[in-house]
Amino acid sequence: MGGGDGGEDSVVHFVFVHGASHGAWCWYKLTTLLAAAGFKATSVDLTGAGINLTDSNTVVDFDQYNRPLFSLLSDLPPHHKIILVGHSIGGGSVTEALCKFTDKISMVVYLAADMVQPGSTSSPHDSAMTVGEEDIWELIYGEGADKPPTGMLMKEEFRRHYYYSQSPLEDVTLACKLLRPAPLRALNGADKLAPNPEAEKVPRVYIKTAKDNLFDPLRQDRVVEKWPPSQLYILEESDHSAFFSVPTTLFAYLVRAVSFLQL
Ligand SMILES: CC[C@H]1c2cc3[nH]c4c(c3C)C(=O)[C@H](C(=O)OC)c4c3nc(cc4[nH]c(cc(n2)[C@@H]1C)c(C(C)=O)c4C)[C@@H](C)[C@@H]3CCC(=O)O
Repeated sequence: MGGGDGGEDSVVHFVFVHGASHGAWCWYKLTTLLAAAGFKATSVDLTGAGINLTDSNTVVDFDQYNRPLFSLLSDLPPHHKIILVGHSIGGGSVTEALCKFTDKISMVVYLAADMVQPGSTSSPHDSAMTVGEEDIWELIYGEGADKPPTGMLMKEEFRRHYYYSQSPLEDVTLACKLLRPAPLRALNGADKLAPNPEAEKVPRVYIKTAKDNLFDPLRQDRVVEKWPPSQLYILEESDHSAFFSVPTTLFAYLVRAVSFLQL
């Protein structure tokens, strides 16, 4: 199913979108596994993330934040469709891309992610953050202390517990060097989409992370109940960052999910 012999267009192509503060880098295990199995796998840095050169404190709207993903999708050759995978708040970017580039996407996958139906609003009880009020976040005031905060970054001492409790220590060490502040103002624009019946026709997969200390599995259940996906998988041993904690199981689930597509 991976590497086709019918030319570039027949290859199953995964595109990965990171969550807050992360970058294309966090998908290194998955993109390696998929490429070795003959799939095409691309991961993108949203504006102000990873090695994107923009200062995240200057990113003010959600479209600006998502622009690198939109560019990638609009540059795809005609008839080339991708499987779009989003992690955590990156699910909001995936839904936005799904609505804008519906004909470029054959499946969307939400990994421990924000998955809100276009046209509905996320209630704080269902999918928005619960840990937001705790003192685990450092706020960044990029426009001065007298102005509203522009960025948000989890304090280093909480990262192992909330992001990476089941992940290898060397990945935690590397991630701590690479995380960047999340653009608060841009993320406020997530999930503000008009109803979109065409986008709803695209098969949707949810992958739940059962040992997640950040996005509580019960809250993930409510996200799934509110907008039921066509396939649901559960990563029993995963923390919030399945790409580090259970990459091979995640890889297997992705391959199984796409096997149901008529390509
Ligand atoms: C509270 C400010 C801003 C926001 C920031 C933010 N959201 C997440 C992080 C940060 C800094 C994370 O680190 C985490 C993540 O992406 O990990 C990789 C975040 C999540 N956000 C979720 C849902 C969610 N967040 C917001 C809004 C915001 N996030 C603020 C604007 C919404 C909306 C649209 O209101 C939603 C649906 C989860 C998927 C994860 C986990 C966080 C949690 O469960 O507490």
